[in-house]
Amino acid sequence: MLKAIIAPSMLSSDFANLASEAERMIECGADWLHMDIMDGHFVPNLTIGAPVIQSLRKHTPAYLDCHLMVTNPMDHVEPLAKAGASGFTFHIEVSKDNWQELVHMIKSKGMKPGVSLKPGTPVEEVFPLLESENPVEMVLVMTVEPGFDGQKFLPETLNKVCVLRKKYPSLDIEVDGGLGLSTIDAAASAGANCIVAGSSIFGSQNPAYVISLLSKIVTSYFKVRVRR
Ligand SMILES: O=C(CO)[C@H](O)[C@H](O)COP(=O)(O)O
Ligand SMILES: [Fe+2]
Repeated sequence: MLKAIIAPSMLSSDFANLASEAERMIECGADWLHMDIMDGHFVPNLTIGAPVIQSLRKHTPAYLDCHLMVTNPMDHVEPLAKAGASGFTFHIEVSKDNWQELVHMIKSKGMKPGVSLKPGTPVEEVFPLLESENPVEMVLVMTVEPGFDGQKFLPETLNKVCVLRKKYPSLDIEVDGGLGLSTIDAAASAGANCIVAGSSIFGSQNPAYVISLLSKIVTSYFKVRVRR
């Protein structure tokens, strides 16, 4: 059964008060906390890593949805598992040769494995990872170029969501970048059920309202698709 998941991106939070920001988001109804891990190499921005996840884990039992925008995801599996990460989503662009080993390691450490695609990466590149004997459990379709929050949503990326939803009706499909009340209909109707949103939630005077509306809209499209 598909579930609507709303995951505020903590990249848009006040990093100096990460624990209280995380608590605030959970109180506002967030399902997951999305943690953007950037190495300054795969993307031109540098954020956090396992030490910060470890510190945050001491303050919250929440699902920590880690999005690895790094050149060497393998190096982060063990440290992030020890730190208390819940989901580990790597990018296919840097994992073409070792995704099988990566997925195996991520699962063996008790994390949920996901694969992400940049806007220019064809969706077919993740089919083998979904059809393998040891498949990934989520696909994260980037709806902006990875690296920064607050960017403009790229609607053409939703073709990939449509293709994935048609082929894999019960797959967790996450979208990330430029999602908010003005773009959620497009993403949800294409078939996304996990919604990452940074600036639209943290920039709102009423984040609980935004989270609950995003969730309601995603759920409403589950019913539309069943009727089609
Ligand atoms: O992965 C990301 C950027 O690479 C972030 O998760 C994303 O940009 C969220 O921020 P916003 O909703 O403001 O676009
Ligand atoms: Fe992200």
